[in-house]
Amino acid sequence: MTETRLRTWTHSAAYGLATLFIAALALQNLRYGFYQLFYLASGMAALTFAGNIYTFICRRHQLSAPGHLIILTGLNSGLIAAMFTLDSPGITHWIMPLLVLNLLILPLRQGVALSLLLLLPASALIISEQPYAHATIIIPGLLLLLAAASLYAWHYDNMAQSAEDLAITDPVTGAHNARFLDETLQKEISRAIATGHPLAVINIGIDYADQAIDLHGKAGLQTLFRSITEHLFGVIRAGDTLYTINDSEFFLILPFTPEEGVRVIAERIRRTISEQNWPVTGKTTVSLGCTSRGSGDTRTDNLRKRAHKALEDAQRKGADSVWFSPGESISA
Ligand SMILES: Nc1nc2c(ncn2[C@@H]2O[C@H](COP(=O)(O)OP(=O)(O)OP(=O)(O)O)[C@@H](O)[C@H]2O)c(=O)[nH]1
Repeated sequence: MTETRLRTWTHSAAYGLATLFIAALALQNLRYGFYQLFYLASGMAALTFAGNIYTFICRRHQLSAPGHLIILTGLNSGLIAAMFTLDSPGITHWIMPLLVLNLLILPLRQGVALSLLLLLPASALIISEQPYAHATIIIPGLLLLLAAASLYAWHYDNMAQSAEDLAITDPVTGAHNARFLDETLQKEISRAIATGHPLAVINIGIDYADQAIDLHGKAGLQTLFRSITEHLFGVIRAGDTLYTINDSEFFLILPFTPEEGVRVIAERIRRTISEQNWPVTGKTTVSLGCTSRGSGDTRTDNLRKRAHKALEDAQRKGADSVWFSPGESISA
């Protein structure tokens, strides 16, 4: 189930249950002749019902649906106004479902802020109107409920974030994976076309990777792969992005980098790697295939294929070398 679909289900269920609960409260109050509470509950049930319809209309955009904040602000302010104007101490119990609704539906910060805005005046009212023993039970109880629900929402947000990170991260190296490469490269190509800025890419391969596996095993190569990834993160500048592919290759996207620039950074990477002592293998070298976007390059395939071909050319020249393949230009 996607994140958006899960949220749509959660929002519909929360609004649906709240509507049923508040409508039952309204009927109960009508039955016993508490007309003011009946009107309040009917208004609130109408708002939660509107929330359900809004969830259905915006079902594809639940991650950023600003209407929920308006609906819940209406519900919370309605309840605050009622607490101060109606002479009905039991109304403070309505706070609990509203706190849960705030945190289930709104993003964490908005949910906590709105709940605190509801709790502060409610606590003042409870302290001033209810016996001390009641107040000391109700207020900590409400705060506990808010803390528990916030903790749950925070935990859920973190889990969703980690699932998102896992989907785009290589588990061995911690760099981005090949799946995310195409997505980012296409965005960078579109940006370069729109702004006219240069864009370069580098495909890097560890030399003699197959022989390293034969000698040190797959685990040995993975250790080396991880160490070189860390080194590359230290060499590239902010805005550049690093990807690990095929167990022994790297890919770098270098926005705003002209041909002379890509040659400088590629040479720096080659030199710094060949000069260091690496875990498992000791001395290691890499070969680099570089290219920059020409006016004819509008798709990721062109750049990826050309960078890969440049890497093969570099490897054919011998290990520890750089090959640059210029971008194709289409004259207007
Ligand atoms: N994308 C990218 N380009 C780099 C990087 N390092 C060097 N370059 C390119 O190489 C050019 C020359 O870099 P340097 O030799 O470090 O000289 P510099 O004047 O200190 O470079 P900057 O002040 O970063 O422009 C830069 O203008 C960039 O185009 C890097 O880490 N990432």
